[in-house]
Amino acid sequence: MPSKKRRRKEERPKIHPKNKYSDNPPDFALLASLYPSFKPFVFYSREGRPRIEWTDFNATRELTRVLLLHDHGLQWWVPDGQLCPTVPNRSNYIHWIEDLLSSDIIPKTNSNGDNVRGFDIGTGANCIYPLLGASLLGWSFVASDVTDVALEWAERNVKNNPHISELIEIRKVKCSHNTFTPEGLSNGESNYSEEGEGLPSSSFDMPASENKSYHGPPILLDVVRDGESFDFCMCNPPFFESIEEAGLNPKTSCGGTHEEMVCPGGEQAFISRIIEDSVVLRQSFRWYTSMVGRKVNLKYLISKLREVGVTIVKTTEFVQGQTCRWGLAWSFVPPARKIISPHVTEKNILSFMLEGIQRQFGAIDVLQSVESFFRTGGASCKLNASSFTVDITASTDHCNALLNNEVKHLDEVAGCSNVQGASSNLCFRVLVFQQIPGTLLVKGSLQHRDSPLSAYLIIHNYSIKCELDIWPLTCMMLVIDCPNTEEMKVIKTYCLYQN
Ligand SMILES: C[S@@+](CC[C@H](N)C(=O)[O-])C[C@H]1O[C@@H](n2cnc3c(N)ncnc32)[C@H](O)[C@@H]1O
Repeated sequence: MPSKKRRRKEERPKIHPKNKYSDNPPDFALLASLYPSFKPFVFYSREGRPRIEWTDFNATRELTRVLLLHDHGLQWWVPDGQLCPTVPNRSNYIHWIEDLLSSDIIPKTNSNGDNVRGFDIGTGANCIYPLLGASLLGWSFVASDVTDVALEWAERNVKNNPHISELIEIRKVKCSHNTFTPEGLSNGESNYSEEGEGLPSSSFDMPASENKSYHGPPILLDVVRDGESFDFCMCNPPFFESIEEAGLNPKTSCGGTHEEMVCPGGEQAFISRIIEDSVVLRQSFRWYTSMVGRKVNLKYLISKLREVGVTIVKTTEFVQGQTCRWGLAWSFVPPARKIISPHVTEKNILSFMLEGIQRQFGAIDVLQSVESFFRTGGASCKLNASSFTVDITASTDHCNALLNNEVKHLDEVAGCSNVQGASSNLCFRVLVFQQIPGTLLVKGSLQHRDSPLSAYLIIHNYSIKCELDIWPLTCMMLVIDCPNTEEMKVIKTYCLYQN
C-alpha cells in the first residue's frame, strides 16, 4: 500500500498535458550552454544536477527571460523587483482556458469567427498572459493595469515582439477620485513571492471572513467599452490584504511589488468585484475566469456565483510548486445541448453518464435532487431507495409550474397523487446507478405516453436542471450541481437527444 505521503504526491494535480514543459522540464544545463547571460546563475548539485538559486531574483528573472526566448521566441524583461512569472505555471492557466473555449459546455457565440479575444485583468509589467496566449495560440488581448510602471513595461514587452504586437492592446484603468489607488499604498520596494513554490501555506489556511468589499479602481465595468465582446477574461489578482498577510517567501524570489500583491480585501474582494461586474456585463464574455489562491476564498466565491445565477461554474487546481492555486470560471451563456446518442437504447429510454461529480455525492443524492425538483412543481414523486429509482407523474400544470419556477404550496403538493392515472399526465422513471465513485449512470424512461405534453423545465440555482420535450420524447437534459454543500460545486451539462 502506498504511504500517505506518496499517495498525496500522486494525487497532486499534474502540469497541463498541453504545457510545453509537461514532458520536458526546462533544461538548465542546455540553456546555460546556449545563453551566456544565464550561465552564471547555474550551479551543479553534488549529484551533478544543474540548479539555480530560487531565492535570487536575478536568477529567476533570467530563467524566465531565456525560457520565453528559447521556447516561445519572445523578447522580454521586467525591472528589478517587479513580479517575475514562472513560465510553466503561467502556461497552465492559458491551456485551461484553451480547454474551456474548446469544450462544448456552452455554445460558441464569438462573432469574430475563430479569432479568440481575451481580456487580461492586471497584466503587470510582465504582460505574461497576453504574450503567451498570443504566441502559443494566436489569441488577441486587451490587457489592463493601473500602475504606470506596469503599463509602461507591458507596452515595452509588447512592442519588443513585433510578430504579435498587433494582437495586444495595453489599456490603462482610469482611477476615479474616490477610489483607493495602488500607487498610494507603498513605496513599491517590498518583494513578495507570487509563486506557489514559496507562498507561506499558513496564509492559505486562515479562515476567510465574509463580504470583504473592494474599494479599488474599476476592474471590468468602465474598462470594457460599449459594444466590446470577449471570449474570456483572466486574472491573477492581487492576492493579499496586507503586507503582513503576504509575508516574505523564504524559498523563492519572484519579485512582486506591494502594488502587484496587495489590495484592500485581498483576492476575495477583488474577485467578488469581477463577479459583480460580470452580472452587469453578462454575455459580453463567454467565460469569466480568475486564479484563486486560498481554498476558503474559492468556496466563498462559488457560493457568490450561485447567488447571482450564473449558468455554469468550473474549477481546476493548478500545480504551483509546493502549494495549490485554483482556477475559477463561470459563464452566463446558457449551456449547450450535448448529443450523446450512443446511449439511447430505445425510443423511450434515455440514458447518459454523469462524470466528475464529487465522490461524496452518490446515486441517492441525485435521486433526491430529482425528487425535490419535481415536487417543487407539484408533481407526484415516489423515491425507491432500494431500486434507486424515482417515479414521477406530472401534469401539464406541474410542468408549467416548474418551467416558471413556481413553488407549489404544500397542500397542492400533497394533492398531487390525484394526478396519477389522468390521461394527460406524464409518467416517467428516473434511475440512477453509481458506476464508480464520481460516475453515475442516469436513465430516464417514459412509462406512460398518452398525452402530447410538451414541457421545458429548468430549475435554477439548485441541484438539477431538467429539460423535457415530451411526445415524442426527444430531449432530456440534466445539469447536476451538488446541492447543500460548502464544497466545490461541479456543474456539468449533459443533454440527450433522441434523433
Ligand atoms: C498579481 S499581479 C499579476 C501580474 C501578471 N498578470 C502576472 O500574472 O504575473 C496583479 C496586477 O493587477 C494590477 N491591478 C490591481 N488593481 C487593478 C485593477 N483594478 N485593474 C487592473 N489591474 C489591476 C496590479 O497593478 C498588478 O499588476
